[in-house]
Amino acid sequence: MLSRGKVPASSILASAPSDKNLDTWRESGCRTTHCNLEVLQESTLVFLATKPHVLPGVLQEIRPAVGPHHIVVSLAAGVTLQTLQRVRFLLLLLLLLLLLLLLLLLLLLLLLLLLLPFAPLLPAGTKVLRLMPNLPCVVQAGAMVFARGSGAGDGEAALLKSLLSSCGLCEEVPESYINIHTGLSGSGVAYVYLFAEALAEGAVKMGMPGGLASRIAAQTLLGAAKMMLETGEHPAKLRGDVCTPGGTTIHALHQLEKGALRATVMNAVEAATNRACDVAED
Ligand SMILES: NC(=O)C1=CN([C@@H]2O[C@H](COP(=O)(O)OP(=O)(O)OC[C@H]3O[C@@H](n4cnc5c(N)ncnc54)[C@H](O)[C@@H]3O)[C@@H](O)[C@H]2O)C=CC1
Ligand SMILES: O=C(O)[C@@H]1CCC=N1
Repeated sequence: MLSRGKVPASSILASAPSDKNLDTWRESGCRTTHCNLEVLQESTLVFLATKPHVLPGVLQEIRPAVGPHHIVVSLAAGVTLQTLQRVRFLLLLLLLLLLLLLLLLLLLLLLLLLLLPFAPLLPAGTKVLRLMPNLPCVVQAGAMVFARGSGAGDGEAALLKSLLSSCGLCEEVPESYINIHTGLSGSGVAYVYLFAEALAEGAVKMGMPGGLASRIAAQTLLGAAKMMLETGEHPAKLRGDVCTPGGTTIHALHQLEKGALRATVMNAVEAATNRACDVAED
């Protein structure tokens, strides 16, 4: 967003507990702080980009400062809009204990418990959106999807899409697709790097220098991806176009099929998607 000039650096305030991760922001001309509340006081659009297990604590911390003018965007893998808008399980357990101790107030607390699942971790009505980016956002070639919470409207969705389109492809999707996107693309980038590494190592094994092999592997992935996007063809069709009968490619593809590449990659997407579903429970 900064490199595309969508947002001036001076309007960005980044917060983290230590200086370690703030240097990059300072070098880009952004302001930094160690106080999350200060970000809420100074900004209307707030990105929450902590690890998922850190997020509930951050939400508790900023909750008092969140107002109707804020747009809160969570990037945390697996953390659902429902979780963002609900009290923590621990709090629920404490209230259950209280319930046992205060038998006399049984009726009153029962009523409270009935209401609690709907009590938000963020203030009710907060404009909250859930975003799943991927690493190539840093080179403006990301693939992002987002879903809006009940308080966010067309204006907030349009703002987010407009800002993030400078970082790559950005689509609004039903929330149920977000964990799938994590398995396909958020984590998927790592599978592609693994494949690129294997391609290059194959070439090194056959005698090509490593640096050249890596560059050619990367350009091969880039070109293949570009053709898929620009032609709109199914990858199976493009793969067929490369295969000469009795030629080199079909011999190589036979080896990949013997190694169950497709089933293995499908299993990887499934494993990451399932993990995204579980991560919020940790
Ligand atoms: N790395 C990736 O490719 C992707 C990551 N994500 C999600 O983005 C989030 C961040 O992931 P990474 O950037 O990889 O992690 P990271 O560890 O590089 O960044 C986390 C940041 O949170 C900050 N932080 C920690 N505690 C904090 C607190 N109490 N208050 C404010 N800031 C705090 C840290 O200083 C750090 O800058 C995760 O939830 C992850 O699921 C989503 C898609 C892709
Ligand atoms: O591995 C993770 O949990 C994060 C989410 C997607 C990419 N990295």
